[in-house]
Amino acid sequence: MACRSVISSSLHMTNSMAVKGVLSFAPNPPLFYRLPKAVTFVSLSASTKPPTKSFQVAAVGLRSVDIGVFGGIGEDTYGLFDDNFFGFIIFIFSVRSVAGTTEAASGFDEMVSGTKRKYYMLGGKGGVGKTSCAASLAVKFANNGHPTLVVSTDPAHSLSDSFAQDLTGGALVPVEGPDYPLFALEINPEKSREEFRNAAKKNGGTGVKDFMDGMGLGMIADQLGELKLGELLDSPPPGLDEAIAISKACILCVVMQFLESQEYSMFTRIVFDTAPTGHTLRLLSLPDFLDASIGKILKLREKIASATSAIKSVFGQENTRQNAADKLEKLRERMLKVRDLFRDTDSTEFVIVTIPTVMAVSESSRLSASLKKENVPVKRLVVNQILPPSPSDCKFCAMKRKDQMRALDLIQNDPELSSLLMIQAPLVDVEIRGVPALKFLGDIIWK
Ligand SMILES: Nc1ncnc2c1ncn2[C@@H]1O[C@H](COP(=O)(O)OP(=O)(O)OP(=O)(O)O)[C@@H](O)[C@H]1O
Repeated sequence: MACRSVISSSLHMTNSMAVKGVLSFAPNPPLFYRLPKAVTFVSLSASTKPPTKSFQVAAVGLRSVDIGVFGGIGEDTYGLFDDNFFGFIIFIFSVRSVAGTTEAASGFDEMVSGTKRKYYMLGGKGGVGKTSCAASLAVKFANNGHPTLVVSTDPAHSLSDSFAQDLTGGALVPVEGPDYPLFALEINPEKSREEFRNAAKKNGGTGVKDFMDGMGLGMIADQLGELKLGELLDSPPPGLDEAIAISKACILCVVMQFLESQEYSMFTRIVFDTAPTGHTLRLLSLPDFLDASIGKILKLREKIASATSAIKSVFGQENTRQNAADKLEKLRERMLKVRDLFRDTDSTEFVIVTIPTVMAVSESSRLSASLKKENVPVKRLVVNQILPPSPSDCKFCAMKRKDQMRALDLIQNDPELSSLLMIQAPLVDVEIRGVPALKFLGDIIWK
């Protein structure tokens, strides 16, 4: 059939296009067409003449398969042909979206190459498969010779469930199963906060409030009204936002340890299973926010210190204030290091995970825009849970597939997402739990 070669050569030429061709054949025997490896048809439509009939067939995530779209589907599914049919059929193939080969799409070779440490943060909307993708990537790195650490920064941790091992406790825990060392760490915000409090206690305080008190600022809120200090200041006193931010910084303090501590120096790949979008964005913007807040606190302290001696006496010892100021300065420096790490294209990448629904795609688009704004490098988009091809969809699956195609189409046309490498991951029919299942999923996704 002349059309076959037209389709075949065109499919290799571009990632998104429409192919039209004319086939003339009798439906018996049905025509089968072998698709090039890893070609993904998002939509394929055909019409017949005479009489003019049209139908749409779709197969998402096809890989090196024979598809009996013409004779088979026409006959069985759409009733276009019958035994007495003869004549010409004009097929118009409209290939709206064709993914490149999976190998090229995921670019795992690039992810795995080199022994310099790299950080991968996987994030997206709740429930799309962030943990499964992060854990499967970590297993894949470990099986490829990288001592790997997988870290959960999601307060609702599910790494333990995903690996089917107890990884709780907020410390490094070895994961059993992979060929090379794989460790997991579920950052426990409560425990981190406790450690932070203890650290503050050692220096004579009893928590974040005392940390602020140490700065001579803890009483400000209480005293402001009385002393009318507000009139002396052109910026508002540090309040709840800063206190909360500093306590949240505990998570960032753990990240800082990756940079500084010997305990973590062995790891050449660190994979983060992040919290759903909102949390993660706040976390990523925290270094800048803290930089500004700490700057504000220090500036404020200077102003207060040089106000009046009567006011100075309200705020206690100069030494304590200086100590706290030094600590804040140190914290600020470390935060800035973390910020630089988040933005370093050579060592860090944020992988967005989504599913093919309009809602998830819209959120991913916003996430991508926000990450861009924060200058966090993003290259890859995993579209998880795509229905695998099936020769005969039930009504529910057909509807679902149509929705998924619409969402995939949206990705192709989204200004924030279309430039990312799209990695399509099928919905698999086994529960992704435990190292063997994660290896199975990882071998499909990270090629
Ligand atoms: N490709 C897939 N095929 C089949 N099941 C999957 C796939 N990806 C994820 N799942 C399943 O979907 C569920 C949610 O996955 P997962 O916990 O990885 O999502 P999450 O985005 O990390 O969720 P949360 O936001 O709640 O942390 C799990 O039961 C997981 O096994």
